[in-house]
Amino acid sequence: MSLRAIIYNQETNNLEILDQLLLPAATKYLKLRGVEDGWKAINKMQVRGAPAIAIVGCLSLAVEMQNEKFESKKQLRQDIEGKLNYLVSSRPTAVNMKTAAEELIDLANQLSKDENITLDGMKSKFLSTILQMLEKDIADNTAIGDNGAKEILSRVSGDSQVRVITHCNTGSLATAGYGTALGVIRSLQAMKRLEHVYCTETRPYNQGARLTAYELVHEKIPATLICDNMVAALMKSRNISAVVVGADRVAANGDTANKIGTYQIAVVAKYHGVPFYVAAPFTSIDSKISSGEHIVIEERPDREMTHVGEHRIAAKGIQCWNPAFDVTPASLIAGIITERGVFRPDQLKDALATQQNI
Ligand SMILES: CSC[C@H]1O[C@H](OP(=O)(O)O)[C@H](O)[C@@H]1O
Repeated sequence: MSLRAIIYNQETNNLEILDQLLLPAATKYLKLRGVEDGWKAINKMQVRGAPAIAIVGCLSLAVEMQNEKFESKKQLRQDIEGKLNYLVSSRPTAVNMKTAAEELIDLANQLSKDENITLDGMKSKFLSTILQMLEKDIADNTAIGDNGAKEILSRVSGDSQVRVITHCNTGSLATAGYGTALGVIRSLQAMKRLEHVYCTETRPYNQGARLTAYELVHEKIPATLICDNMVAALMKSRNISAVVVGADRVAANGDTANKIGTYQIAVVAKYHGVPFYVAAPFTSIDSKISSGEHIVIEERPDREMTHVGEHRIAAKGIQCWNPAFDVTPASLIAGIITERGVFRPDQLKDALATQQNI
């Protein structure tokens, strides 16, 4: 059973998240009472990961909405729109919260205009749609996992096992469960075709050392932790089958924003002839932007670089540059692994067009 980053009880209308800032030293769940708690938990990165951000944001709205009385469908629609736009402002790079907000605002507009729908009916339909998002994320991730595992195995001969590098955390702590890139690793393990995983520390928040290593050890998946600056030496000295990472926002041409350090891993992978994959649900693809140059890159506080917890590791007074993400160009990406299959970057536009016509 993989770890649960998010616990929501519909009967009691209770939402809790695992405070990821305390992992792996402490396992502590934090109750979220509404959108303000949700915004703060996302902005502080107590919960993080593009899909998890969207799910927690929307569930925090669901919790608040259940406790409120509304005079009309119009008032409910206005409340929904304002609070979803507020939640989108919690972190700028991952697209999933923005995508979910747009879909839910469209739904609220439709329900508000539908004269056959009562105020209670609108509230109930809206809440059930949010719960469906949670279930869909888990289903999408198992599909991503299996699609990615088959793709990576298609590149090796016979029934040989594979060695994979991954960056940051893309597992159950970044999604509603199973994970995206880590879902591919879970599927390879389930297929008994995974020889070893190498996970990077992922400075400065250390998602790899603190979260991915935690998930891999928890599930007894054979893995080795490496520093971010060891990837090139590892590829030179080991036969790495593939790199698989997550995504915060994929542009329509396949350029991908992901955790800082991803771009340099992709460059090194190209040099060593190692296929580099991005694993992400379609909700992480932003069809509205043509290329990665339009993706806003979040910059985080200097303290996340100069301290580990309360311990200062950098000279006081040094200037810092702390972008939380970088953009990997589509030319370095062998494939984008989604719940609907694996797409080469130049196939993405057609895939998006097909999805929009569904
Ligand atoms: C499936 S998680 C996607 C993505 O989110 C992480 O960023 P953060 O920890 O700052 O929220 C990382 O970039 C993962 O690859």
